[in-house]
Amino acid sequence: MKGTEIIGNNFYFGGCDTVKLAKKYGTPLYVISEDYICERCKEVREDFLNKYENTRAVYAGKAFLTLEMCRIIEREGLGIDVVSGGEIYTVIKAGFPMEKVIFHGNNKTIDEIELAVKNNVGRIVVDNLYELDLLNSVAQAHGKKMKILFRITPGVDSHTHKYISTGQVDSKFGIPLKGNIINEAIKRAIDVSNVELMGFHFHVGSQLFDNSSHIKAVKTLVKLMNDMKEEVGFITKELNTGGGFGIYYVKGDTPKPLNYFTDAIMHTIQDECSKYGLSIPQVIIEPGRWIVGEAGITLYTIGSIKKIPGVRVYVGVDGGFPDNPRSALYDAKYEVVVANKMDKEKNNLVTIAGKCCESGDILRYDLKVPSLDTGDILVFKSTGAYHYSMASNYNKIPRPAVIMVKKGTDRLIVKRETYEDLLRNEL
Ligand SMILES: Cc1ncc(COP(=O)(O)O)c(C=O)c1O
Ligand SMILES: N[C@@H](CCCC[NH3+])C(=O)O
Repeated sequence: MKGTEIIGNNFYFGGCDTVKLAKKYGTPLYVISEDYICERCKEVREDFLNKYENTRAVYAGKAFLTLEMCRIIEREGLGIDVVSGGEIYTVIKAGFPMEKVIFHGNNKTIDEIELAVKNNVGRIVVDNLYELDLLNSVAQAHGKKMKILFRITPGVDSHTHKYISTGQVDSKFGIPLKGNIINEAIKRAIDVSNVELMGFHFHVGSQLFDNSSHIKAVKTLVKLMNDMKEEVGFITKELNTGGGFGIYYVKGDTPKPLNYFTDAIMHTIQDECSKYGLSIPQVIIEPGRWIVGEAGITLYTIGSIKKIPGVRVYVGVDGGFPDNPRSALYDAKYEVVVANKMDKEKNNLVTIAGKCCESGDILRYDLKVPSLDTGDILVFKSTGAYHYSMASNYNKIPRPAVIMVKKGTDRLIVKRETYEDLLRNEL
């Protein structure tokens, strides 16, 4: 993993000794490397934005969104995609340029739409006809004309976990291609006065190592662009191809450089557009996990060590399901090391248990480790995406702090929740 080293017995991340970080900030602790995020953004600029004309990249905020993350993404020159009123509020509070914000969601509420309209969100990705009417009336009430894309369900199965596959025919996301729904939607968008249809969006799924789903979806979408030009006279100006680029979690994962996906997307768009005689639209990508996933680790302290003779050794840590629901939800796997025993041989087999009152709260089965002691610090790698953002207060457990490391320096970006925080809305 990039940005990691071993000095003495200890595991370093982003130039910082993780054992010292655990002592300074307490555990569980989310540690995010700014250097790593910036490197990824640079790759986006060099291998996509600067390589191809008329392109845009937006970071999918659902992966990890804090005020500081918004500020970093702004400095790096990317936009942000948001999926809720809370995410819109976060980008507003961070002072993020709203024209670079894209708003998604399969059931946006009227309040969320109002927030987006009032704050001039750059693009709204309209998921269905109900939303089109709602948005148009809200925009009308505020005297605005909102730029929109239609989210299309491309009918493509992606090779990933069922819960994070989104582009298949049977999906809650987007407008299906079956029937004439999209023709109707386009006609209606052209007819009404307070939206301006710019083009289409699709997202096939997440944590993908193979570009074939993107290629298939692009072919489907360019055909749609051609059909809609012929059938309703609509010229597509923008095509948003979503995110989904996979990262490394454990052995066997085969992540690809960004351009494995983006070159394939761009070449397919160029070829298909020239086949139909269409001009090439602006192309947008929305990577989330790929930007921040490997930029993060989580630190835990070991408490109880329970040996069930002939069965298993359970090692209890001070976090679990509330800070990492992915293990239970998707059976997600992680590489784990003992931060203060990097030099020791791994001769023991243990299972890492979270502290929730839930048998399924197991963070890692059958991990090879050195001999463990209470107080040892465990490092779970690749936890930058969909950990802090999916964290909960189950069992009234406060959410961990988040710190940012950069070239050997560390700073707090989200305070650890307190017990008082847990009760702040209770009457
Ligand atoms: C519309 C949309 N864009 C972007 C993403 C980001 O996905 P990922 O984090 O896999 O890049 C998602 C999530 O799957 C999404 O639904
Ligand atoms: N939460 C999922 C990713 C969802 C992607 C958003 N559509 C995960 O942790 O893998």
